Amino acid sequence: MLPCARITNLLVFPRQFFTVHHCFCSKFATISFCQSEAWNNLHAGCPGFLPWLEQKAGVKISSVVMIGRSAYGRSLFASKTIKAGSSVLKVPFGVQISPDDLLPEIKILLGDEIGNIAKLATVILAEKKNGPHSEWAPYISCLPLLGEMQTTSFWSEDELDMIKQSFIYQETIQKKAEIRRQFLALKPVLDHFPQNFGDIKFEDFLHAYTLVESRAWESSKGFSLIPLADFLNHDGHAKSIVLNDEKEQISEVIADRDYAAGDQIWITYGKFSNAILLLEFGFTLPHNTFDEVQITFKIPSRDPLYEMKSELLERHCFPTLTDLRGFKCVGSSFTITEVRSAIGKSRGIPQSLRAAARVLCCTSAEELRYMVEEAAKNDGRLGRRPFKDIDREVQAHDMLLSHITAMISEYNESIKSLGLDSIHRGDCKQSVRKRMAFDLLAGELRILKSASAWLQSYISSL
Ligand SMILES: C[S@@+](CC[C@H](N)C(=O)[O-])C[C@H]1O[C@@H](n2cnc3c(N)ncnc32)[C@H](O)[C@@H]1O
Repeated sequence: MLPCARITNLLVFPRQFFTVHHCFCSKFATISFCQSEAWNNLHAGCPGFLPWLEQKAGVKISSVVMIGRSAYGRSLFASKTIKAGSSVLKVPFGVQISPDDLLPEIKILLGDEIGNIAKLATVILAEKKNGPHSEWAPYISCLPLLGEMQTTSFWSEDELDMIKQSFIYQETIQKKAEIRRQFLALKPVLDHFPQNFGDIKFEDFLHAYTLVESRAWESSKGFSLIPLADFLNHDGHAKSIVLNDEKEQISEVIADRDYAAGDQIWITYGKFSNAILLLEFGFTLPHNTFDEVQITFKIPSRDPLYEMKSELLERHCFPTLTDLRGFKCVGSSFTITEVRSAIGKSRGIPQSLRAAARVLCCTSAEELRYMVEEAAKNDGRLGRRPFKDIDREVQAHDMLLSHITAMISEYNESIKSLGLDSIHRGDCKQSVRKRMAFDLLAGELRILKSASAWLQSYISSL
C-alpha cells in the first residue's frame, strides 16, 4: 500500500518564488458567504451521499463513518467505536475522479501547458454545468462554494496586505498569475464546447482549481479526487494518511487511534507550515510545529565585489531570482524552521544561510579566493567553516542578526496593526481571515525570535 501525496507536495516543494492560481464561477458565484453558510448547514450531512457512493461503487465503502459538519467544514465522524489500526474507509479507484474523465474530444485539444490540476478542474466544471444530470451530482453538490473558499488566492488586496511580511504574499500573487495563464490557455478550448461549460469566467476556474488543489491526492492517473476521503480534515499530529493499493485498486484510510462513536476522524495532509496550509487549503493551525520562514538576501549592488560574490553564490548556494517584472537579480531565499534551543548542541540556523552570510561579509578578493580554496580542500561546500578571524565570524553573524531583528520588528508591526483585541472575535469571513493572518505571522515571528536567540548566543560564545 503506497501513501498518497497531497498535490501540494509536488507544487510547492522544492519551493521557489512561483506558483498557480485561478477560479470558477457558477450559478452560486453570487451567493454571499452568509447565504452559502446557511445552504451548507441545510446540507450539512450530505444525506444519502454514502449510500449513493456505495451503489455507484458496487461495494461497501465504510460501515464506521458518518458525514457531518464541524468548525472545520464538512467532516467525517465515527458512527461506532473504531479501533486504532482498523480500516475507516476503502474507496475503489472506479469512483474517483481524475483527469482521465475529461471527454476525449476536449482532452485532445489541451496542450502541455495545461497541468493535471487544471485538467481535473475542467472535469469539475463540466460536471457542475451538467447540474442534476451529472453522474457526480451528489458529490459536486457537497463541495464548498465559491464564497466559502479561504485560500489566499481569494483574499482582497487589503486582506493580503495583512500578510505582506510573509513569503506567502508574493507566492499568492505569482500563483494567481500562473492560474490565470492556464485559464487563458484553456479558455479557447472551453469556448468550443458551450454546451459542456457555458461561459466560464476566471472566478469559476479559480474556484474549481482551488477545490482540486485542496482536495485531490496524487495517484497513478496524475491526481484524483477521492469522494468521502476528501471530507477528512487535517490534524498536524495525526499519523493516518490516505493510502493507495494499486493491486486492490482502492484508496484506504486506517485509523491511527481509537475513536469513540461521534468523534471526528482525522488524517494528516502532510508536514505543512501555516503558510502552505493557508495558500493551498485556506486554513491555519494556532500552533504549527512545521512553520517556517523565508530569509531572502541580495548582494548590495554597490558592493565592489558584487560580480565575484554573485558568481560564487550562484555557483555554490544562491539561485538567480527573477522578480515580478522579469528582472534577474542574484539573491537567495533560505528556509528556516524553529531553533529548539539557543544554546548547547542544537542544530541552529541552516549552515547554507551562515555560509552565504560569510561570503557576503568578505571585503577582499583574496578573502573570497581563500574561501574557495578551503572549500576545495574539504567537502567542496563554500563558507561552511567558521572564519579563523573571530571578528569576521562575528561580523557575518551580526549581519544575519540585524537582518532578522529588522524582520522581527516588521512582523511585530504587522501583528499590532491586525488589532489584537478583534482577532478572536467574530465568525464572519473578514474575522476568520484576520485570525488566520495572526496565526501565520505569530508562527513566523516565533521562528524568527528563536533564530535571533540562537545567533545572539552563538555570537556571545565567540
Ligand atoms: C479535503 S477538504 C476536507 C473537508 C472539508 N472540511 C469540507 O467541508 O469539504 C480540505 C478543507 O477542509 C478544511 N480543513 C481541513 N482541515 C482543517 C483544519 N484543521 N482547520 C480548519 N479547516 C480545515 C479546509 O477548508 C480545507 O481546504
